[in-house]
Amino acid sequence: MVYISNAQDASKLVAAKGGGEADDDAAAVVLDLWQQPKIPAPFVWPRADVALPASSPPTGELDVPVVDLAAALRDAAGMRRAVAQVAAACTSHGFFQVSGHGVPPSLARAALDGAAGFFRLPPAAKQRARRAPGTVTGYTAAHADRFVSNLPWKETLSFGHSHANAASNNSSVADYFSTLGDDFKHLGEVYQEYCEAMEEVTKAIMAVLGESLGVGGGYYREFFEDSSSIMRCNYYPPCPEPERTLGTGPHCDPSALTVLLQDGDVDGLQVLVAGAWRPVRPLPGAFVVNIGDTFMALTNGRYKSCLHRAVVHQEQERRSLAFFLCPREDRVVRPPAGAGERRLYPDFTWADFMRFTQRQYRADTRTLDAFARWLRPPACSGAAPAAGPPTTATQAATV
Ligand SMILES: C=C1C[C@]23C[C@H]1CC[C@H]2[C@]1(C)CCC[C@@](C)(C(=O)O)[C@H]1[C@@H]3C(=O)O
Ligand SMILES: O=C(O)CCC(=O)C(=O)O
Ligand SMILES: [Fe+2]
Repeated sequence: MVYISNAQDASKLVAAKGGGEADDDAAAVVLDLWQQPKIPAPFVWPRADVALPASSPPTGELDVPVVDLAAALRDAAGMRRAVAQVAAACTSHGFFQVSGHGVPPSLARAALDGAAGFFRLPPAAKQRARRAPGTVTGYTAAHADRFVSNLPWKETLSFGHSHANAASNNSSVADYFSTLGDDFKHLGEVYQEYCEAMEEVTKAIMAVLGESLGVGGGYYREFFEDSSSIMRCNYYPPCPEPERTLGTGPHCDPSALTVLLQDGDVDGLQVLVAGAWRPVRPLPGAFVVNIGDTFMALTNGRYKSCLHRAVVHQEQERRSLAFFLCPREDRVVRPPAGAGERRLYPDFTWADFMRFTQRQYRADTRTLDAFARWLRPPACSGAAPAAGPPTTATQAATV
């Protein structure tokens, strides 16, 4: 997979549209391509990614446990039940749902409506938030500013939320939206409040995870106390040929923990379990939570960062809000002593891992292993040391 490092490569998308003037705005090209009755070649994914594995029996929705966070923090019995639920989930498919999270339904609704309003804006307005190359921040349509094939059928808006200690008057999200102009000010207020609520939810989840791993409720809460998280709004438009493309391709989240809010009852999230893609039905009022690569490394592989994807629909649009909890950028990701003699992953910082996914490697089903090889190239038997970071056969470094 070759990254396209600037809009000039959007001309490859124009080729898919059948010629015409190269447009230096990949997003505008994508939004135009999406009006066609058949999906253009760059959006067609390999059958292996899209089709249900033929061998998998029809297994239906994944039954993920619903963890009551309020009960877990209220009494020992509630914590015991939560610990048992997350331990079972995180040592298998890595997914569970949380209730008793304390997020007002009105705030969740406002955040979803805010995303709906943003993605309905005219292309020129959305382009004011265009993603800065090499970063995760900003608006993209199908990541057409980065990739030229296996394009996801989605638009995204991503921004950071640095959770300095509680004493500081953190306004990182509101500040970001204020740079986009006065008409985005309200969005900034909604997402500043939403991200702060997400931080509180992740603190409660980290307390349960710490207890379940035997390091105590405070261990991970302290580790993530000054987190540098990412908020991502996903918009999946209706698609004329949903069976040939994907909204988000098969991947594990490189971050530590994901708290996902699905909009209404439009399903889309699927988790790979025992060779079958299992839908996770949106539970009204609950958030879907999954372990990411960074937390899997923190537990030396004991808790699993699992493969998941998002499918799209012919008639229905879908939105989801993903809050990716990430450690402070310079904090070293290393499992606690006693987490297993043989280390599965080298020490790393989130800053390095994040840069790897934004500049070197498209996050997919093997990101953490590719990153570990990039950090520690396998010793070559007498061959000259590899010049620069190795890349996988299917990916080339950013040009
Ligand atoms: C660190 C990150 C990179 C991605 C956003 C966060 C966590 C999830 C990653 C992603 C969604 C995994 C699938 C591929 C990806 C390119 C996407 O479809 O958006 C990934 C995100 C990204 O690199 O922007
Ligand atoms: O939209 C979804 O349901 C999943 C999105 C996702 O996995 C992601 O953005 O990392
Ligand atoms: Fe994900």
